[in-house]
Amino acid sequence: MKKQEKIVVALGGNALGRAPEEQIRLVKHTAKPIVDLIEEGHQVILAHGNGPQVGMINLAMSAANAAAAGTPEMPFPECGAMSQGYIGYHLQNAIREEIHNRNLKVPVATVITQVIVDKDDPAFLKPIKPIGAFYAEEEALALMKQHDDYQMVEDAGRGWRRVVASPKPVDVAEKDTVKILMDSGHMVITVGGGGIPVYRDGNALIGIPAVIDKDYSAEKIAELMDADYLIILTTVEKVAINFNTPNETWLDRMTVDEATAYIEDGMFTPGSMLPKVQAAVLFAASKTGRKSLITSLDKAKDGIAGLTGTIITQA
Ligand SMILES: Nc1ncnc2c1ncn2[C@@H]1O[C@H](COP(=O)(O)OP(=O)(O)O)[C@@H](O)[C@H]1O
Ligand SMILES: NC(=O)OP(=O)(O)O
Repeated sequence: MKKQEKIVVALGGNALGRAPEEQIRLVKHTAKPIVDLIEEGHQVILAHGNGPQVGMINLAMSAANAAAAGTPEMPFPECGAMSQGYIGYHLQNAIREEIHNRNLKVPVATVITQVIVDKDDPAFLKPIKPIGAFYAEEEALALMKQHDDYQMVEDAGRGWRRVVASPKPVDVAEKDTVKILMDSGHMVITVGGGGIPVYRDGNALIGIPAVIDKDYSAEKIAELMDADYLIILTTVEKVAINFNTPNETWLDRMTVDEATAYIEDGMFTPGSMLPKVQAAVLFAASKTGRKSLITSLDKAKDGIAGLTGTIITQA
């Protein structure tokens, strides 16, 4: 029998979609590789992104739109919490249904999760995390005029997007809850959208406007739960060096040292592949025996079986 492992899976945007009906349809597909792992007896923790969703929620409840609708403006931490509830609701339902379809008995729970950040993190001075929809340049310029607090940039040839601050996760406030649920046999959905960014003020946790990268928060919860395996599911089957150039080479594996050298050589795009490789390296380097895998949602089953994807190990 295969060794049963503690696995943290991080889901990218393609696992979720952009509108409620699309999300309900896509998460049915997303649930399958997750439940494959549960069926094999692994303990699974699920993290997910929220870039498009948190942007959508925040825009709908922005100062300008809220004033027109006569509703209150919604601060970013609250928008993050709403995105965790909205995405967790759909994921939890789809996974529950797939578990029932296979006659398994594993309860599923979504934990509204706060992630502690350093309020002096220099990331607050330089917004880099793309969120929300993609816009044409003229639309982006019009949005920046309408919303004083908007900064927008061109995102890797795909259109213009709003950028917000993205501090690094320091700790997970609900880690004990996640552990108790996991140890009692639950499949837990946590650190959704990287977690709601908060800082400590005495005994209080205070929300702070930002969006944490879910790849870093998935890595953080994986370390805190003493996981064996971090699996980052995205749109590409493998990681490439010299991506999108004539010398493009898709990698089956990287050691921590090799990946670190590629990072230093600027091989991975910030805001897309770079955080994934950095998270994968951090986890693989954190303890002997830990490994990370980056592959696509569609190839998840083969990747987990060791047939594809890019695996990152200590040596
Ligand atoms: N070196 C690279 N190797 C593979 N893909 C890369 C690389 N650099 C950038 N990418 C791009 O990164 C994308 C995945 O990042 P992103 O779309 O932000 O992921 P997700 O939303 O799944 O978290 C891929 O679809 C690919 O276009
Ligand atoms: N919070 C976050 O990392 O979201 P995306 O994965 O959608 O960018």
